[in-house]
Amino acid sequence: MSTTHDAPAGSGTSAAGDAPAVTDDRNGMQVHSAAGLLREANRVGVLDAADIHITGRLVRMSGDRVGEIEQLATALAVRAVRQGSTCLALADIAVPADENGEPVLALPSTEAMLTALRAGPLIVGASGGALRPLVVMDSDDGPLLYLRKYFQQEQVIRTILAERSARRPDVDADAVRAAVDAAFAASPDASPRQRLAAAVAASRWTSVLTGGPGTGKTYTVARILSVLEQIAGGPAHVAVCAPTGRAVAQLQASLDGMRRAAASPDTDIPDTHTPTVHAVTVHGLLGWRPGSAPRYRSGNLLPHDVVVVDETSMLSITAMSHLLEAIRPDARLIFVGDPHQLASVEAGAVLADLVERAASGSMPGTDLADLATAELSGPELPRLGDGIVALTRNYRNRGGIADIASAVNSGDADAVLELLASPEVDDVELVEPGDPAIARDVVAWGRALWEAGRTGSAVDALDALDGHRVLCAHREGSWGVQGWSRQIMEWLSEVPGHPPVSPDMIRWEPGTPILVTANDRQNKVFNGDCGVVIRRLDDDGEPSLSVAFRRSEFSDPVQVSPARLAETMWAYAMTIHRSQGSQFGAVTVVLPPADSPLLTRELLYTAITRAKSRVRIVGTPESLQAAVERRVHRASGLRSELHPYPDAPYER
Ligand SMILES: Nc1ncnc2c1ncn2[C@@H]1O[C@H](COP(=O)(O)OP(=O)(O)OP(=O)(O)O)[C@@H](O)[C@H]1O
Repeated sequence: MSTTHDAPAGSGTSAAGDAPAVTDDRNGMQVHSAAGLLREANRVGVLDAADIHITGRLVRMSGDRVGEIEQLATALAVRAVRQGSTCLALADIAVPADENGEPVLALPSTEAMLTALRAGPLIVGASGGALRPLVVMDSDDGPLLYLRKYFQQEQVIRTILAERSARRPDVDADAVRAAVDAAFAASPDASPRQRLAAAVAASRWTSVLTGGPGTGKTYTVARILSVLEQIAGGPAHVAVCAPTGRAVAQLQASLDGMRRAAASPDTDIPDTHTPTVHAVTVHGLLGWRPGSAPRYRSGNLLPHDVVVVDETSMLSITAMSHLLEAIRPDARLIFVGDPHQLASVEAGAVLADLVERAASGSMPGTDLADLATAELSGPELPRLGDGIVALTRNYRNRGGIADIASAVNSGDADAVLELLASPEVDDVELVEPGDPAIARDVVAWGRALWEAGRTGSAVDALDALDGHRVLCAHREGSWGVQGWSRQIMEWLSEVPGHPPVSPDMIRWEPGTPILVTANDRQNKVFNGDCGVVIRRLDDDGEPSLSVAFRRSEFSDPVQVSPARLAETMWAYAMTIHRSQGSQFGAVTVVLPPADSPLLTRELLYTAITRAKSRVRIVGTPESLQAAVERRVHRASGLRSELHPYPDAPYER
């Protein structure tokens, strides 16, 4: 007899936290007190209520007269931060187009805005006081307008990274080489780039290890830690952290699992090179609670010799600046992540900025020359001088997925379409929404889930769950999670013998896929975790239900009673944002229409690379092309040199 429960909390509602930084500029709010340009920008949906209210506060605090153009630029700078940028590029302000393709708002020219700002009280200070909440700087991308807080955070990042890269750890090149050889002795399949990354991390205070899913980043981190221990002549004090609780749990499980797998009697060579580490969140490491300053900061530095930051692409500029301030200048800092993925939901895309910024020009140095030149092509060599190594060999999937992901990254829509049409690519396809194969595969997935859930094997049920996932760009609407979940439930309800499922009357049943929507430390499940309901016998031999969650490919599943899970929703489909950090056997990616502002290269790349073996893209060639060609645009001053304007000082 199956036990039934109430529907999971939050089912059928949109979950907080999976919205990207760029969602809906309008926020549906008209501010009637706004006047002139601000009012018009609000009316046509360029500014939302919060942009106008924050601008109003800054203007009132200045106590001086602030001109209309200056106010508009300020509100656009507030909007830019809301959309994930750290500043407003005055020469590149995006304004939506009307149905005739004309911009809905005529903006003043860049020059007019710059002139107004440079003469105005928000930058040069008011007559009654020195409060200057804005900063304007010249850059390769033209003038950049900052809210002072974000400028200061960028300055912290710029200054500390420059100081750290101006010095090198005092290590002997031969000792590094010997340590790298020892760390990879049991890794006959190690790519030269993995070895190079380990050597670079040992020879620089800051290094950046990038690569797509399955390129062996975590594997390499384990070996880097071993190299550092060897050259230090003893255990180093290591901190391993990640921006979210879920990323921490996955990283921990992955490192523990690698250790256990390598230590198993089935393997020939025991692994002595995966140190035992306890991963924490960046907030936890810094002792940083919401609304207060971090406990560890300049003046009270973290004690660690080595700090590894995983999933750095999800790190906001604020978190990055706090982290850098807290790290000893003589501690090694290793950033790990995939810069092509969707960035933090807050302001900043720091990993992408670090990778994309102009190379400092410093060459790798003779110590690494032989390791480097065998592998890297011209433009990558100077990047190596900045400690950046990209892993390119995929240990999880090969073939079309990796090729198409790479064509997406290079923005080559024609190449993507050509690859899709090529008979050699049989693991990625583009289909129309009505293609019968979609329902066939989703039903096969739901059936496998249901059958495995009833047998009570957590591993089988999780294998079934991870076998396929439908991913959408939007949460709501017929193209979104809501519409597709409803559709999938309808399909499953028609399967003979399958319990009826619908968003209106759904029950906990074996095989039901569950998405956790908030961190739950007590049960060790995190926002974004997916689990599946399974039938099992409780301690008294009575049948009951539990929800099984997988931590990693190596570790035992976690099981939690449904009654103890508070914040969940159904996982028949999920947003691409939420799927970040997970991989599934096959993935069905639902593209919204070509004009959806969510449809971007980063979104498509993230979705495609969630698949280990097969990707079906549901959409049209036009929507695919739009996705490849539209980049998430996050303005930042970290990618180029900044120069102050002589009449617009930025120091307080
Ligand atoms: N040199 C290697 N030799 C053998 N196996 C390897 C090697 N490098 C990586 N692997 C294996 O490849 C798989 C993927 O590696 P890993 O988890 O380190 O990738 P990743 O880049 O961290 O992926 P993700 O970003 O998805 O976490 C793991 O099973 C790992 O053990």
